[in-house]
Amino acid sequence: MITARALTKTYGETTAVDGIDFTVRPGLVTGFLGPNGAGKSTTMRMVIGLDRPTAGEVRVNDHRYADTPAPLREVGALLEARSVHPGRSALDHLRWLAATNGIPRSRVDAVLEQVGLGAVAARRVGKFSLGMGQRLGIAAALLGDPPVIVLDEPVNGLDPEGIRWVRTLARELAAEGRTVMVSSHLMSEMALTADHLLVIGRGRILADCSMSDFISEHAASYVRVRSPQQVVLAETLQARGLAVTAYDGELRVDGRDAVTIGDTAAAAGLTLHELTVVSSSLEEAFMTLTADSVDYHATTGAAA
Ligand SMILES: Nc1ncnc2c1ncn2[C@@H]1O[C@H](COP(=O)(O)OP(=O)(O)OP(=O)(O)O)[C@@H](O)[C@H]1O
Repeated sequence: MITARALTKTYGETTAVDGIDFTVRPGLVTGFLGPNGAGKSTTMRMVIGLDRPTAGEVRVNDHRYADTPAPLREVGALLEARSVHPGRSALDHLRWLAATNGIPRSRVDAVLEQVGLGAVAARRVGKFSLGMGQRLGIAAALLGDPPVIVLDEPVNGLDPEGIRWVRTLARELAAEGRTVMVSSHLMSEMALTADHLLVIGRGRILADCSMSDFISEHAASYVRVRSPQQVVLAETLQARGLAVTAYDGELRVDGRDAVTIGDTAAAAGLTLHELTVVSSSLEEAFMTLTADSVDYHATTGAAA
């Protein structure tokens, strides 16, 4: 389990992480979601001891990373997949990591196969594509068979097959009882991968809840109804106990019960021109939640 208490990191005037508390539990994939510059990488770097907190602390399985004798066996991490010497082969890179952490060499072959790099193990890493580099980074994270795994934007640069592979891998690792923390700036990706959600914006936690709670709270649905007898229809639906709001030329009825609406209109002899269930997207909910914490907004010509 990963626990952060009042975790803070400042760089000069910039507060990258602003006194956050969270717990990442075993057996689940926890999605760490936030727009660019929100503080995801900084937080993850502190989890694995690459950055020291300015205040507060973060512990992995109740100890600080710096106090761990064989860290790769404790927590595996993918951060900056490109931080590998380009002249080294994938095999040599992993062998060197294994040797310095007391990990048997047999694990090197096992993880190369697991990430699908077995056939290119002897090739220089400098020749790797972005996706192959990501796979090598994930292999390094898995090398020590750690109970805790931290992956920073693991699907960056991967093709659709690779994205699906990472998603499945994260879920399998969690199903084995491991603690899995995965960052992303894409809500749609998290919705498919994560059981639990931590949303961060400008260094602060904006949401800490199960994925299903986030979906039921934010992915609101309504039924759009158009009728030439809009006023009468609204009164008839309200009389049935439905929550109805009139918008420009249409009615919006809370929920997704198009059947009741259609039947009610038919029973009252009212004509419908449209009856559509509309679900707002999770991406929209995420953007609304983090709207105030986005550093860089693009402006369209019209907006400018
Ligand atoms: N080494 C550093 N020196 C100065 N400022 C930094 C440093 N690292 C991060 N920051 C700043 O801290 C803030 C958080 O950055 P961080 O990289 O943690 O965000 P992120 O959520 O990972 O973003 P992205 O999705 O763009 O990677 C940003 O404002 C960033 O400019």
